[in-house]
Amino acid sequence: MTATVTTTGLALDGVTLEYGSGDTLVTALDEVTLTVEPGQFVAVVGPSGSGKSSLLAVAGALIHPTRGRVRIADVEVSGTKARDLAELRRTRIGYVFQSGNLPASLPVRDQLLLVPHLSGRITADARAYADELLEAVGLTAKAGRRPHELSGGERQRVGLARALMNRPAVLLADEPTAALDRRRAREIVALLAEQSHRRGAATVMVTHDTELLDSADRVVHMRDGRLE
Ligand SMILES: Nc1ncnc2c1ncn2[C@@H]1O[C@H](COP(=O)(O)OP(=O)(O)OP(=O)(O)O)[C@@H](O)[C@H]1O
Repeated sequence: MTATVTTTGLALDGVTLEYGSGDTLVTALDEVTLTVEPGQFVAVVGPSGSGKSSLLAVAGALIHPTRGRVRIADVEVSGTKARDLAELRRTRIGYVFQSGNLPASLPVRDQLLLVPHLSGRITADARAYADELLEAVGLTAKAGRRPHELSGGERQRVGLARALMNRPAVLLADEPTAALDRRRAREIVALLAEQSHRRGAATVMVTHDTELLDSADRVVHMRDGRLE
């Protein structure tokens, strides 16, 4: 399989996101401009309510901004139809959740194979790639275990490997260390950085934890919907 070469990972240009209107208007994102190159790992840090989840929702093509432009792997999101956006999310974006979000009944290897399964077919290439990713996150020996037989850190590793299965151009991580102690949190962030570099994904991790930023190529601060 040949990887798609893109010049842009993720580009937000003057992005404003408003919820509600009139007296209830909330400006969750205020003229945000951010470019993340393929393979770059950017940490966005900010307090609760500063707009981090909103940023990820826009960057993941889940919400259209009120104003501004979003480009994901050279696709201009604003002009794209809902069906094509769903395809874009499925094929070009990886998402790491706060606490793994793993279906309880599936063994680790099948958690990864769910990704090609949902795209229609589990090919030999997909099986080989699942094994490569399990090796990369150190879980080869635990490929047959179910989520409840894993530690919190191991579950997050599965979540990361699963997010990489579609060879995403853009990898988004929403407080991926929320459920972990400090040492495990550092390990996951270091692994996220390493995998972003190695696989060429433009990665954004949002966190409120300022002690987890050593591995980031770039740190941007968010306050009241603005990047500082
Ligand atoms: N669906 C919504 N409707 C109205 N306001 C919203 C909605 N979602 C978020 N907001 C508001 O937008 C602002 C940014 O919220 P957001 O969830 O993006 O912040 P956050 O930095 O991710 O916070 P946290 O760390 O607590 O998750 C907040 O003032 C929030 O109350």
